Amino acid sequence: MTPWISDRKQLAMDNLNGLRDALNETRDITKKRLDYLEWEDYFMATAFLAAKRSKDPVTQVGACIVNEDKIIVGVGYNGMPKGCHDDEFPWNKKTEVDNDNKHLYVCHAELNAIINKNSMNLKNCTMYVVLFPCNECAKAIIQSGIKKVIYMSDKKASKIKTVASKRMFEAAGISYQQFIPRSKKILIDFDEINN
Ligand SMILES: Nc1ccn([C@H]2C[C@H](O)[C@@H](COP(=O)(O)O)O2)c(=O)n1
Ligand SMILES: [Zn+2]
Repeated sequence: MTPWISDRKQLAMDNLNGLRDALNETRDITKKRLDYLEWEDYFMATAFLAAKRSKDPVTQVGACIVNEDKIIVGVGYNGMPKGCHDDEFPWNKKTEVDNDNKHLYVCHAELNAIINKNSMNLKNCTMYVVLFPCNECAKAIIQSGIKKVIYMSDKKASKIKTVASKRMFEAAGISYQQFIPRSKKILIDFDEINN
């Protein structure tokens, strides 16, 4: 690293630590914390954290299913099915060889979250998902009993699969809503507990 970059990095770290100390000094430790994560941010952040497990080089998606008691009952991310090793199956999508396309193999985050459920059923649950579900996942969502989908990105809104998902959700009475985060970024600092 060039010396001036490392100096700037150190300066930024010092500023950050200074800010944290200042905040700690003004914090009233006899009162309830106010900068805690809201439920919704917590669930969407869980979906984003799950997405970090994805090996897909282009799009990492995560999904988190929550029941009516605000308990997380399923989490998943996009990845190869069990037994289909992610070093052996293709991550490519633009290929001459037809069956060398990841889209033939990858299990979507939503499907994995549904399959990974740790409760009897998903009746009236809400799914928090990084990207609007495709038509295949929409079918699984509907059949599973999930009643609400909260998504972050609708960047594939014009694709036929997304249009079909919305058509099915509307017919099946599944509400869907774009997520508006309270905070744009959530920082996880493993060292924080030592301060
Ligand atoms: N709602 C979605 C949409 C997509 N995925 C997965 C499937 C692939 O692994 C990747 C999309 O790849 P791209 O075509 O953007 O290169 O994301 C999902 O899990 N859930
Ligand atoms: Zn899907």
